[in-house]
Amino acid sequence: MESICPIDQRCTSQISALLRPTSPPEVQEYFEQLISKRGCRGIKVKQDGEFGKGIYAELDFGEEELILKDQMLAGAQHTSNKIDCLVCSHCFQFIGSMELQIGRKLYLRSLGVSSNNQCSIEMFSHTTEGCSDTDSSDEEENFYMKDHGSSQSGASCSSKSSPLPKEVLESLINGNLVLPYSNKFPLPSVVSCPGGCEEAHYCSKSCAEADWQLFHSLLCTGEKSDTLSREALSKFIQHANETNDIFLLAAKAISSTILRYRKLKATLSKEGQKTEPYTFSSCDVSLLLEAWKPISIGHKRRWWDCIALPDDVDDSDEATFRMQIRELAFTSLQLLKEAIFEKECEPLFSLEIYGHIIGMFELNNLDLVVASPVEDYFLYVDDLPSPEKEEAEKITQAYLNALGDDYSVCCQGTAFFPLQSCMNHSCCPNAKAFKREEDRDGQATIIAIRPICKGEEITISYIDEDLPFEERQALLADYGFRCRCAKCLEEEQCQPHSLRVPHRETRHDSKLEL
Ligand SMILES: C[S@@+](CC[C@H](N)C(=O)[O-])C[C@H]1O[C@@H](n2cnc3c(N)ncnc32)[C@H](O)[C@@H]1O
Repeated sequence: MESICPIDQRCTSQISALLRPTSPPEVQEYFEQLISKRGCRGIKVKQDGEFGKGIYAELDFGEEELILKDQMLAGAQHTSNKIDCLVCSHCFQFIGSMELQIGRKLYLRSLGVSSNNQCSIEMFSHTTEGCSDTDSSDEEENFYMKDHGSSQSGASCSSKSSPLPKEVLESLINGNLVLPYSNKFPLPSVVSCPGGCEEAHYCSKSCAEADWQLFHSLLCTGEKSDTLSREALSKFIQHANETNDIFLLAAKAISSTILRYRKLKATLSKEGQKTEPYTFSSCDVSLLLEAWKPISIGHKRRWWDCIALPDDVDDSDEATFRMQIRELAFTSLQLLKEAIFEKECEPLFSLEIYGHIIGMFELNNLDLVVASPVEDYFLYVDDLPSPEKEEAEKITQAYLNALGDDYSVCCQGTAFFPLQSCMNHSCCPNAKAFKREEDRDGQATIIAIRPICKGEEITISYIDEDLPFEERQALLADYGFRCRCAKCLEEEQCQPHSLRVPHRETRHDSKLEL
């Protein structure tokens, strides 16, 4: 395949340096630091397992014991889900108030706002003053499984719902109308984006600040943004919303690398280790490699090489399909480049690097799911004793009817977790990604589902492990591999000969050359 990106040709040596596998001691050091930063005890990343890296127990874990809480490197709420749930753009917990969550969703729906119409979605982003603390309910949430970054998942079209007058919805949004018992479900107040955009909202100043420092200062469409062109950035975001919101994550990965690079360079300049002034002209490859480290450890294959062939694409059209995916990525990259290009970090804007970043998300991401407090609220009302229940329902029933099937929609998105992404899959796992009562944000929580002994590998299932053998293999093909866990190896022997497949990575192994 001919290269369509001039930067790929201009920056060959820097690109090769960025894509060169990190040395095993460096990988080890990176994960040891991460494990200690996360405050985890009793786990270790090993690199020489049957399937490459894996996480192993260094202590015994009891059933139900917490093994790991991992923070995301980058995550995003699905575009379509933004109508349903107003969440912190950094930690993904619900914000505002019960009234705002319900009123906003019904109002946007009454306007016929589509999932791609972000301007309208954000009309109410700054209209609330809620209570101060998050709440937890006694519900446990099964957390996440595979995600493909689709912008279409979780659409919020309710099948049967009864609309409410606009004035009523406005009163809910403005806080003039208070629902019974909503004070039992306090949510953090909405904190506006420090850059003044209407797309990002936070649960606290610290989340707003952290997001600004990590990614958002370059990806903000507000007045105080550091982006080159807010107009170009809006076009990039619109393209991602209309095609695949995995591009929004890729933009975060690039933005965070640039911001880390700037920070490293500024620190070195301050310490006098670099005589050159802090200007952006030519690339300091060693600094760029350091800034790129979190991604260098996670990436493996280019997006257009590893994405699973959709069912409706014939095998004979595979090359064309992969070419189209690559062209789509190139279009997205050009829009992003217009918005945030930085000469000194030029290799990050090559198609080769963009493909590897998106491939990393495609192969490793988890669905990001945060349970809805709105669902908890309606369940709470339903569980009230008489006559309180009947009294409350005189008011709440109309909203429940208006919400219809959508009353319980949770926050849905996609995220990359650096430690969790080292966990291999097993169809007979010993751990599970599992939200507990207190886990009300977008972190990954891994719990033992049976006792795990010191030395054992910790595995999770990426899919529903109770499905039949061939269905499991078909689902795992989306992750780019055929399962070789003990259960699959055993079951494969019982398959009719025609269904056995030689052990190879999958049919997506065939690399298409640039
Ligand atoms: C999320 S990563 C897990 C970490 C990975 N082993 C590494 O070295 O980075 C998933 C990849 O690990 C390998 N893998 C995980 N579980 C496997 C299994 N049960 N059978 C075969 N390969 C597996 C596959 O290559 C898969 O694409």
